[in-house]
Amino acid sequence: MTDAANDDAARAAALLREHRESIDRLDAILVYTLGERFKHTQAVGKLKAEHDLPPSDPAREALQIARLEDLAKKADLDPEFAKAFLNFIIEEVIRHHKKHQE
Ligand SMILES: C=C(O[C@@H]1C=C(C(=O)O)C=C[C@H]1O)C(=O)O
Repeated sequence: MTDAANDDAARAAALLREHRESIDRLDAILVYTLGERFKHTQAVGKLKAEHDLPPSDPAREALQIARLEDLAKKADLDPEFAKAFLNFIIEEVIRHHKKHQE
């Protein structure tokens, strides 16, 4: 390899490492954020079970989806992806809420 090609490869490796450090940091934020979100939804599930409320609330979900789609557009994230991601989380929350009621 020439010196120029070596320099180029070293620059690419450094950039890759920097991006991966950012990705790891953001993944940790996502996991801690989700953990915190689930603490609140578990508390909501307990309240719903104690007060005989239904596990899911489609009206609230519709508002959340609309809000998230709007936020996603502003954040340069695919709104369809944001919607699918929130629906995936909500599905898991509702599964937990149903368990509270068993
Ligand atoms: C957490 C709740 O329960 C369910 C889960 C939701 C969520 O994860 O955001 C939203 C609405 C409900 O279907 C709630 O009613 O607020």
